Amino acid sequence: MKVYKALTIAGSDSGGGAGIQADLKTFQMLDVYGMSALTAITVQNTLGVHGIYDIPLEGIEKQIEAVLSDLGADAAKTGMLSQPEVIEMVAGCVRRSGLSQLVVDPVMVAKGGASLLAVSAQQALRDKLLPLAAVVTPNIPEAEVLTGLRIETLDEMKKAAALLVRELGAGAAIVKGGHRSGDPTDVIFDGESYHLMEAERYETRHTHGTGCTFSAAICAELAKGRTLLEAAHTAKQFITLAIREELGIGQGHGPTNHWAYAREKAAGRA
Ligand SMILES: Nc1ncnc2c1ncn2[C@@H]1O[C@H](COP(=O)(O)OP(=O)(O)O)[C@@H](O)[C@H]1O
Ligand SMILES: Cc1ncc(COP(=O)(O)O)c(N)n1
Repeated sequence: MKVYKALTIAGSDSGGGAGIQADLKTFQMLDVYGMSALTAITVQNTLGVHGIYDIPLEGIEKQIEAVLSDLGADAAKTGMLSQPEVIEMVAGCVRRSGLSQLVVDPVMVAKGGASLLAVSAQQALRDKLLPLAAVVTPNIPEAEVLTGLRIETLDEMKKAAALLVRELGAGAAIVKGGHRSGDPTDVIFDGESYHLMEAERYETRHTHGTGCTFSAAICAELAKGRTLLEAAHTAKQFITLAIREELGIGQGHGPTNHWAYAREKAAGRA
């Protein structure tokens, strides 16, 4: 049996709903072997981020090199990168390793409002990492920062997705609609055409880690050799079920249910 491998370069969420923990759970549930390079330790639970401890740059780089030089990765994703020098170093590692299946989730702010990326790092993200991305997956506020556009309508989401590809150099872009009112439709631009991914909106406060989980699912599917559109559609199903089957734990914004997709699939419903 071939073992597919995915690497996440992201921050730790002690609460287990977002960051590295969400990524590894998602990889596992999609039958992909998960590996991680930790960029920062957040002191976090469903009530918010209570502290951030950045990992020294050298320590992050050594984790990436240790994983890639021995195990190798079929795909990788980035999440919380925290500082501009981390972005530059990660871009260098990706270029040197020739890794082509890179999912960039441009994490900037946690749902509770804590900043997970220095403002001084936004430029590095745009200039250094986006051109290396097979796909970038911003939510609407992140897409606004990266493109400088104001985004409210589906048409504006399409414009932003096209700009991320045509002007900023990403291979493809998925602008996520979770932050709009109404149905959480996501817009994909793959360099040639637009695709809409529609789903029902569930009224719940348990959406902690939705972006991390969604991008990790794309990464896992790309690692298995799926096309971008196939990977995106599986990821959309994965996150929609994870939100629908909420666990209801924690006093604040709780995690999603990383088991839901596999259970529905085993029952022949996904
Ligand atoms: N309440 C919800 N019901 C159903 N899908 C949602 C809901 N909120 C977000 N999503 C979906 O979850 C995924 C992550 O989106 P979003 O929450 O916008 O990302 P982020 O966590 O980066 O802010 C997207 O596919 C989005 O459409
Ligand atoms: C370590 C870490 N990374 C990322 C997020 C963003 O979470 P979300 O997916 O809800 O935007 C987070 N809260 N913590």
